[in-house]
Amino acid sequence: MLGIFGDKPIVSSPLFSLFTLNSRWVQTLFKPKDLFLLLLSPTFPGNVSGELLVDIGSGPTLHQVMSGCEVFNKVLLTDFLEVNRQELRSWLQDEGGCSLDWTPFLQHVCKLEGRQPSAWTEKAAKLRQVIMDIVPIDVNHPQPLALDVLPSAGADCLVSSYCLESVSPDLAAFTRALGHIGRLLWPGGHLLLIGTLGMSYYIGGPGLKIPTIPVNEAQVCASLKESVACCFVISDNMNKDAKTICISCFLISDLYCITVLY
Ligand SMILES: C[S@@+](CC[C@H](N)C(=O)[O-])C[C@H]1O[C@@H](n2cnc3c(N)ncnc32)[C@H](O)[C@@H]1O
Repeated sequence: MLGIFGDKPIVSSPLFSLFTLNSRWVQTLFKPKDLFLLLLSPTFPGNVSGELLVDIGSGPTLHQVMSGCEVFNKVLLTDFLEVNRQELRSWLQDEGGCSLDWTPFLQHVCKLEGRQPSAWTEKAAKLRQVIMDIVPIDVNHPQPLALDVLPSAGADCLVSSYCLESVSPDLAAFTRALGHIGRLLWPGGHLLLIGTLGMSYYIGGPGLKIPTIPVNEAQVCASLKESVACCFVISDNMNKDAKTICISCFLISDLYCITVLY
């Protein structure tokens, strides 16, 4: 049916149907970041969509919102470091001051969405159109964003990519950070997390070791349960009960990709 799945007519029902698929099959088809992008892609049946998407700990990077920009009216980018926010502003202003070339990434995401790679210019324009702001954040603070940044109802969806493990000194801080960012969502909103499992550092560039806390699957699930203080199920089914967090979790090699319905 959709270009993103090649000619395999596999997914015809809601978002979480994909989670019933054998993880080895998923592993062979998708790299973790592709999977993460797919969940927000406009061509994904039952995808997550809405008014406001907030990216937690954007860094200087944009890949994590390249599919979400098609299905959310507004995208808010956030980072702790001004140098990263400045890099994002440079891309947004499109005046040649950006040090990273996002063209291959935009082309790749177009292909994932079943579009021609040449559609990347439209995607870049769309992304520039929907990014509403680039603001400071501190997930270690109980109120991670300045008070007036979000509408009072909160965000429809948060994405966070490789952030929480690398900014939390220990598991307790990781759990607290999850609680802090969870409060930015309205009840029923979605949290899409991708991160590393069992790793104490990764290489962020030549000679750059980024330390991370080596969480495992059970710890991530326990932290989610504790941080939002209500029951949760690991489930293949979309559960719309606001008191139940529905977690679907892919473990792909040493990475996890989790969606949580608050
Ligand atoms: C490993 S990078 C991930 C960047 C990007 N999300 C990605 O997927 O490539 C982690 C980011 O978290 C940011 N960060 C550091 N301390 C933070 C904090 N207390 N709150 C939020 N973000 C923080 C860093 O500046 C960095 O950009």
